[in-house]
Amino acid sequence: MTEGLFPVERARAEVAPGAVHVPGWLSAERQRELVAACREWGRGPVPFQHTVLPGGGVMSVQTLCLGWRWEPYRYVPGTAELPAWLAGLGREALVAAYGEHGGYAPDTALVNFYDAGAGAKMGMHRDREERSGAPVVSLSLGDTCVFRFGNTENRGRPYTDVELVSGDLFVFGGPSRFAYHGVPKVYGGTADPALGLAGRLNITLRETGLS
Ligand SMILES: O=C(O)CCC(=O)C(=O)O
Ligand SMILES: [Fe+2]
Repeated sequence: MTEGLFPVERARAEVAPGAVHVPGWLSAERQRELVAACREWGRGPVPFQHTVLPGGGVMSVQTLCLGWRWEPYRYVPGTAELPAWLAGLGREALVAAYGEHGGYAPDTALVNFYDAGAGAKMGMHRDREERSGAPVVSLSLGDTCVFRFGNTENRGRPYTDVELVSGDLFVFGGPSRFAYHGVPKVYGGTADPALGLAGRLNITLRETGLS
């Protein structure tokens, strides 16, 4: 977001070792294609759902999975396929972030929908149900959010708050692969109306290491 007199610089940044933010990575056309794909996936066989946590809490985010299906706190075989083109986009993302993809073969995609009006957010957590140390590729669409990227020890400081805007790529791998992260805030109404999306979509690609 632009605040006050000084536009905030949106340059590529290594937020922590192995954690790379590439602003504006997806073209407007690719963003529209991804939004359309998310809509299609939402029509079935698995709809977007609020995940219920073992303690009874309900996540404010709505999620669907392609490939392996994440449920707290494990992966189970899913019913929706992860398209080859999306895995290919994941490899392209790693080339953009690291200069090479290292044979990246994501076998699950978590698609999260944040309804900003309903206050959807995500608490600090680690993506740690995967048995592979391969990077997580994160693509953002729609409303701008604050993405909090922390450390591998605890949910608190040190952390860095990054604004993820529609089209941004964020990759975390290497020493940052199992770092805590979360989405404390989504700025409702910030999506480009031309995208035709009210709210925020985030797609993360991962290798589960399962077979
Ligand atoms: O929405 C985001 O940017 C992050 C999502 C996330 O951390 C997750 O799905 O595990
Ligand atoms: Fe996560």
